[in-house]
Amino acid sequence: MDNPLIQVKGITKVIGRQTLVEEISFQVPGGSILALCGGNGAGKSTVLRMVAGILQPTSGEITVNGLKWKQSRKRFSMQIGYMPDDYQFSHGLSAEELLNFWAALRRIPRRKQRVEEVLALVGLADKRNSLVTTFSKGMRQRVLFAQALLAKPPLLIMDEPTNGLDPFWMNEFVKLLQNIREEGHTVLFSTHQLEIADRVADQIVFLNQGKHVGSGTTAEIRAEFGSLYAAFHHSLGLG
Ligand SMILES: Nc1ncnc2c1ncn2[C@@H]1O[C@H](COP(=O)(O)OP(=O)(O)OP(=O)(O)O)[C@@H](O)[C@H]1O
Repeated sequence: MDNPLIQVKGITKVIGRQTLVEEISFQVPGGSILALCGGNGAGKSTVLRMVAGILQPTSGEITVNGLKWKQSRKRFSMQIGYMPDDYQFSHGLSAEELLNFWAALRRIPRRKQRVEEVLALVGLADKRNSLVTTFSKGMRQRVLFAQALLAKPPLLIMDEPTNGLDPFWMNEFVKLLQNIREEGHTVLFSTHQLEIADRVADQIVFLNQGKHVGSGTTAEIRAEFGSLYAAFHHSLGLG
């Protein structure tokens, strides 16, 4: 693959005596979507945090847009919009205030206008003045999605982005990702919902207990196994 936007080479994370993930490698071409799939505790969040530069690998190497975190932290971080799966909204702020706050921290140009745009993109324009602490899980996910989009980063990293979304918003999310890809952005996301990966990803990496247990393009996987479900079962040694 020529000049992939993300290059992950043999990353391992050890904390104490526990190996969280071991020797994970993959590449993501610019303008495409890769889904990390696996069950609870598979190591998805750990891999995403390492690619986002939040956590450093014990060994192995990560390059994003030709940059390594250690060599250029600021420029590396500017390549990435990160949507966490565990954000605690404790501020007494409205959706608009919170997004304005994040936009100010990141020195987003034409801040007010960009906040308007992302609120509309995630369907929260009419809830802009409501406190985020009163939002449902799915609405909170959409606020987090909006903040990841604020700076229009080349790379979006999203941890379980569809958790809590109802079928309508699941569908909207798929469309949003497709639009984002069309605009040339690259997306790396984790999910345990194979249906979402199947609908939107170009490439899949299956993780289980911290290990890479299978991967391919969605087309290759469908051709070989019939479905993502069959491939996932196969990767777990179940059939
Ligand atoms: N800071 C930490 N210290 C020790 N162990 C950790 C730490 N963070 C994660 N783990 C462990 O690493 C393993 C992988 O966790 P991770 O959160 O990456 O999995 P995941 O695939 O995202 O799971 P889920 O779908 O449940 O969110 C789990 O066994 C978890 O308990």
